[in-house]
Amino acid sequence: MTATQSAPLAEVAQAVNEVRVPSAPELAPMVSIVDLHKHYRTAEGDVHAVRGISFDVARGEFVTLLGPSGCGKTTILRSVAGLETPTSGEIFINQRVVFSSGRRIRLTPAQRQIGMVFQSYAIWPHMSVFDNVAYPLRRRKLPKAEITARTTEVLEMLGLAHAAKRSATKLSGGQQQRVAVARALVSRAELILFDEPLSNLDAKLRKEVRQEIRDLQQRLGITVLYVTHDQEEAMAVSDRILVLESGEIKDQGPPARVYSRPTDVFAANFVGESETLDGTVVDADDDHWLVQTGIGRLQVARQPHDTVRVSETVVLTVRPEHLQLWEPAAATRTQTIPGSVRSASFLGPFAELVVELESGHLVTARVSGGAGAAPGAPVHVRIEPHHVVLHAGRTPAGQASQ
Ligand SMILES: Nc1ncnc2c1ncn2[C@@H]1O[C@H](COP(=O)(O)OP(=O)(O)OP(=O)(O)O)[C@@H](O)[C@H]1O
Repeated sequence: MTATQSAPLAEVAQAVNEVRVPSAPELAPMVSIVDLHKHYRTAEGDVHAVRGISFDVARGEFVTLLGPSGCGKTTILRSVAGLETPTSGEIFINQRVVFSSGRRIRLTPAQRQIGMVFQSYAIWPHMSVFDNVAYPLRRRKLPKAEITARTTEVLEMLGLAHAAKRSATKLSGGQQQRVAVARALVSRAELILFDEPLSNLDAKLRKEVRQEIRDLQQRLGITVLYVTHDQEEAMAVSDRILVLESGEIKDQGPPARVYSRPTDVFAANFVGESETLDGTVVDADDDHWLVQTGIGRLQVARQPHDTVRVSETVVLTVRPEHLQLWEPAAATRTQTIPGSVRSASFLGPFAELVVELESGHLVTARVSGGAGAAPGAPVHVRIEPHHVVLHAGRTPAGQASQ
């Protein structure tokens, strides 16, 4: 007989906690989306809004769908919620199939047990803050004492306890959105979907509320699938970002990786800004590619997974903050391109300088303390090889400097 077999239950529980090996359900993703397609039939024809998308969201992960208007973010989110019927594919929540075109399964939104927070706060104007938050529990006909305890708990969590009796419509926009978040939390759903929840708030409040959402998500260990077109918001709150364009995933990864080494030219331009240059690989050594571009020959640091070869066409992207400006006398010979300042805008923490290179190309550099650079001043632009990101192929017409 082992020690745990004879121990009281509380001790067994403690022992189990101490040697806690995640069980299979804990390792399984909270959300799995497999080859999802959505076609809308409209008077103008077929709109293929979601084009074979697959991804997982791990338990306790904060994943953001980021992309421009019309890229399919809301359609994906509404498909997970059960508010939209995909044309084909499968969706699993908590290892349960909630949608399968092949198996003809479609659970209702209520059966999926997820919380949702939308751009419009969806607050009932005739109810108090307390009643708005308590609503999902009353619908489930829970005992009154439990409803009061759970509602009070989330109101306190979101700093709304003092406003519990107030009419919900008498609150500020930020407070109304907190009521919507409280209502999503009160059901203790393990998964919460957010669709552009901060769009109606001013810039300062947006930052405040997004941080509150992130803090709560981390504290409670909730899984979040979040939709926004705001790249700064996505980077600030997410564990992982999926960059979408025209119904397809163009890049996905932690914010810092997506920003510093985007794997796709669209993502490089949508998440932050980039100078984008078409080029041809003309030489290589162990550490670098040498790429001929319209602005001159640039050295690019090789990365372990590069797939290009000499003579192939490539696209280079560089962040504006990685274009260094040197006075001509101080410029070193390698990797510097002569030009002159065309315009300078002082933007507070940094200045943006548009530089006309000898080739005639205009590039934008972002420099701190660059307010002194006057239009017309000669400069040399230097780009460190490890700051250039190389992508195989060519850009779609009109997106790159030739
Ligand atoms: N009910 C509908 N009927 C027809 N077309 C639709 C419908 N809903 C969405 N679409 C189209 O599907 C595409 C994707 O729309 P969706 O709303 O998912 O994009 P989005 O990225 O969330 O955009 P936004 O940020 O503007 O909300 C768009 O071309 C849109 O016009």
